[in-house]
Amino acid sequence: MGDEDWEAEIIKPHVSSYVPVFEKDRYSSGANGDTFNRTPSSSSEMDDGPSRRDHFMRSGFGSGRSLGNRDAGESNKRENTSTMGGFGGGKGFGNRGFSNKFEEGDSSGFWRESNNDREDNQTRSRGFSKRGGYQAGNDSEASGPSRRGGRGSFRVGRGGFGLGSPNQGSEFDQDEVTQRPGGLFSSRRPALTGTGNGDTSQGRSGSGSGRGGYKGLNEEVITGSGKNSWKSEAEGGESGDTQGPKVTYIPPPPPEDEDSIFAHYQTGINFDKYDTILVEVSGHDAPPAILTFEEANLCQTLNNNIAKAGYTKLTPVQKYSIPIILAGRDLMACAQTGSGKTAAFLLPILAHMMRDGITASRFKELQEPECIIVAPTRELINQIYLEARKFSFGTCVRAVVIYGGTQLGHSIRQIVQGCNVLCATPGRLMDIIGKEKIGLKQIKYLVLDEADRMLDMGFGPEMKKLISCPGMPSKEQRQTLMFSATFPEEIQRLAGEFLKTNYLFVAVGQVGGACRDVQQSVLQVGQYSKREKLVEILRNIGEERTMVFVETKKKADFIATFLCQEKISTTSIHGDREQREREQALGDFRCGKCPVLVATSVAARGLDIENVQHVINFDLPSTIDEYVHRIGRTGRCGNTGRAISFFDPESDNHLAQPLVKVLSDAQQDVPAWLEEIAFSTYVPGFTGSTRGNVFASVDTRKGKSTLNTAGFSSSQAPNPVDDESWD
Ligand SMILES: Nc1ncnc2c1ncn2[C@@H]1O[C@H](COP(=O)(O)OP(=O)(O)OP(=O)(O)O)[C@@H](O)[C@H]1O
Repeated sequence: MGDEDWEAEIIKPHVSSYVPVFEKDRYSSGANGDTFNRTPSSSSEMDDGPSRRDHFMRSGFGSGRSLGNRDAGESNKRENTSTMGGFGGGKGFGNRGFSNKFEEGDSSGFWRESNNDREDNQTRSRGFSKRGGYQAGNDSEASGPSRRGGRGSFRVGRGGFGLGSPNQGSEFDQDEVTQRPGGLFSSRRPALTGTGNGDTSQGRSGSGSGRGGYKGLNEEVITGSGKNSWKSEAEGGESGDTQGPKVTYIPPPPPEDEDSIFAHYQTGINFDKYDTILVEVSGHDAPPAILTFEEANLCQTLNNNIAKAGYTKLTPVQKYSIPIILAGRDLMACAQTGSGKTAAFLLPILAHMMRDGITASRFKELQEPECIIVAPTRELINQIYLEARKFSFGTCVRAVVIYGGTQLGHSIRQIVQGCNVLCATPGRLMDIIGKEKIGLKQIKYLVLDEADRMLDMGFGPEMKKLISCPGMPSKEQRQTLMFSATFPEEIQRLAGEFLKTNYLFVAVGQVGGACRDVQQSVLQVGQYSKREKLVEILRNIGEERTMVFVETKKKADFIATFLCQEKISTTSIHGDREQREREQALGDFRCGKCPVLVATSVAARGLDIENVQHVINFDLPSTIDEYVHRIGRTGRCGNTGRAISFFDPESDNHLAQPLVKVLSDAQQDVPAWLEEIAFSTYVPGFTGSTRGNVFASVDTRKGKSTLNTAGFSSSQAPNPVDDESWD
């Protein structure tokens, strides 16, 4: 990376991917070797000395108190300049005047950077409520969570935040796309080169939305040719021969020791209650469900792995799906979040592979996997890969994961070593296919996890490309499996293109229904009171792991920064963060180093993190399906969890009706005010019943075309593209 690029980076400050830190001496030694500016502080403007100062600077987080004032920004620049050619820490300095904002000495300064300026003024004038519990000052609340006083107060110095280079945002996407050169993103920025483990930080490509990514509200989305346009790496992306920085991040290899491979968390007290959930199977000649793992008649190695994984009992989706897949049938399965869908498809696929004597062919330039699994986010596909690796442990079946935001060469190296089960995000998959590293002729299993997302307007086109790629066996020749907790009926119809006509449909509980192990509360909180309320809740929560969902990437940074300033150890994950940062953030959250994770919808689906006790919807998502996925990050596998959602009548009324439905179907208290709003915003098609079956909880082939969640499924959302979408 030449000096010119550094210069450009410094001269053109951009919104930081945030991240202050409060832990002393904790920097830049992340798993991958961080690459930030470690210039020692000669003067201690900050009480905590250089390390803390460094963190603040790295994040472009110029606290008025700490860095003082406008000069802080200036000094950042100076210091940054002086370190040019060294580590890449300077990149975040002077982020769009954060320091200037903070010079005003209140936490709200940065907030004015957002599009919600007004909120700040009101929040400040009110100050924090000192009351315990969650109830808002003048906010009405029907079913607030129980109050747990006494555990509040500050949580100082718990090493917050998710590390990484806070300043470099990756191209936003959940899937692919970072740093796609070529004409796609007009505001590409140069990459920061670090040392560390030889990793090179990715440059920031403006805030451009690449293909397959989420795009948040109010975000500077720059696309080359319209919303749905994207260009794959194969078409001149990171690995192509067009200009632009390459993505060089190589994720650290997962631990190889058996204990780590089989590490798992305990099923919860409600695991046995899964047995009472109604299951509906539709389609012809469905094989009977099995009741035990033994009945599945899997090979000994698989059984050993299942035991080592701590699985003793099948979940309902596994009871029904495993025999269906073993029988070679196509399947669309819909089951509540956290109920074991991953194993439901992995185990029978691996069983077949074992039966067929599949062994990984090593070191072939063109690998021909038997199975491809696609999922919409990098973190999720990585998680699925780890599950595949776990269950195939000790077998000759080799699973490989490839996803965007990482070095393409690394993906290729993983593949050429042998690949039977390829776990991939769609963009990277298409690139690798384009590079002829993967042949599709041997594909016997195609799995779409979070299938409704994989088929909606974001990824649908790529999935269609995938199934029409040269060599891809026709749907008659392969087995196609789709899993999700939500399945809007239009998406079900689209899915028909991928599935054999005689596919089976398994619905565990209500399609699109929330997990009953999550205690849901909805609080009426106006946008100006949200931060205050959030802090109040988090102080009451104490150390318990909490995911806070917001609607935009910028807001994720703002809120995370704000919480850190409030001495609540927080990290963030969203698509403007580099992949390395995303993984580090998730790691810090998983291990409890940062018990609060502020996230956009990039983290809404599939992530299985132990001990997430709370989900807070700081902003409600635009669709009820997304709500169901988000709150499903807690209350998993029979464990209980709590979800608190801030409902702003100014912006969330369209969700009132489906929310009432979801709450009542999960046997949660429905606030009277919410019912009133739902009633007053009645949309035709809603049954009016709060306990009846409004979901299209059926196989659409049955013709029962009832509304899905009162007409607000993901693809029917009032404004789906405003959501963090997938284009
Ligand atoms: N039969 C089982 N016994 C014990 N634990 C299980 C069993 N099946 C799955 N699990 C564990 O339950 C957790 C949730 O499983 P998984 O992530 O597959 O859920 P999911 O249904 O895919 O959720 P989501 O809809 O959020 O993607 C995982 O930690 C998994 O290892």
